[in-house]
Amino acid sequence: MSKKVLLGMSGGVDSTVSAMFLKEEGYEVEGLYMKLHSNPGYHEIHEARARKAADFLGIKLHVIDLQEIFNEKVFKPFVDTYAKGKTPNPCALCNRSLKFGEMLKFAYKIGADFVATGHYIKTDGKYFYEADDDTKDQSYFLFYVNKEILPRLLFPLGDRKKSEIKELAASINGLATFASQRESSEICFVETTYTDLLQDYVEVDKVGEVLDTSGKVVGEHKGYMHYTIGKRRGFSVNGAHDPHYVVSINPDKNQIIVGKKEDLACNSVVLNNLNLYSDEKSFDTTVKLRYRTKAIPCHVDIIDDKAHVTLKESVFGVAVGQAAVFYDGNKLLGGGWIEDN
Ligand SMILES: Nc1ncnc2c1ncn2[C@@H]1O[C@H](COP(=O)(O)OP(=O)(O)OP(=O)(O)O)[C@@H](O)[C@H]1O
Repeated sequence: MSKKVLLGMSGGVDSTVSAMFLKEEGYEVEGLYMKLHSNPGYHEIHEARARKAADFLGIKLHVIDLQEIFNEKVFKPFVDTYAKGKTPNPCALCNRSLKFGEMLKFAYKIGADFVATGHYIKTDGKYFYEADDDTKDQSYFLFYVNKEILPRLLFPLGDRKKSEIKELAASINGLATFASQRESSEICFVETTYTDLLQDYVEVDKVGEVLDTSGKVVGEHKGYMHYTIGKRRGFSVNGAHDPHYVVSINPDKNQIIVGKKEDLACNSVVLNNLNLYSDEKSFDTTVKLRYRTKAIPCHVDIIDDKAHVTLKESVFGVAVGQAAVFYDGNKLLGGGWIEDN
């Protein structure tokens, strides 16, 4: 009897082609469209696309409304983190709680053995690995997924190239429109800018003081939530000729502190809320402190549920609240969340 898999279908080209591959491999495939955020008009369009794909491929499509859980687990923390002057990572939270949390629960309900998505990542059931297409690799955003569930996950695109997926869809009558659709935005619920979205929940545009690293007021900014660590535009520094960067943010006083590039240099970070795939407590590895940055060699000591990471090269502009993810070559060892120094 063929194995049953529940595939997350977003109506995009990646999950649509994933469905095709899974069917070709002999799986019995059912699709799931999850209503996650509550942006007006979004689900009508995307659910219709998922349905069109499912109909074309002859797959049953389930639809579930997870807006309340999404709001609690992803959206509220997103707003709160910016309000605290930190930089959130909503996709990592969504992957843990929704895409590989709620979706797995739904898979059990319908008797599916596996959950699949169109993410560009690989797994051997024990660890995650970077995708072969390094321009699309999404492993950074999956570092927070529970390790117990890895044996149940399938990623049909992990060893493919995005260009190949688009070409394939374009060559199939009935799927060509999926190949030419606009790519989804980096964060699915942010349609324009994150500050536009935050406006409805918190006071974003509240002019405040810019301080230098000695505490002197040197200029003005648009409201601290407009800035992340390392940003060098959008605020004034009286009489400055060389570039200034945001070095830290004080949300209580609505102040940003700016300095020279060297003031951004960081040689160690502490991580909380760890999610590790290996049991080692003291090890040398590499770490990514942001998406699409190079992995930096480091030493890690796990002490009392925190990771103390000593970087072997200085990093300029480490944002509190972001994910730090450990990689041994292309194998993901897990990671944690960067806390205040
Ligand atoms: N609303 C949703 N419902 C069900 N599954 C989803 C949903 N959003 C994303 N997914 C799953 O997560 C995968 C990765 O999502 P992401 O938003 O990063 O994708 P993408 O590269 O735009 O993929 P796609 O082309 O399939 O939309 C998708 O391929 C799909 O399998």
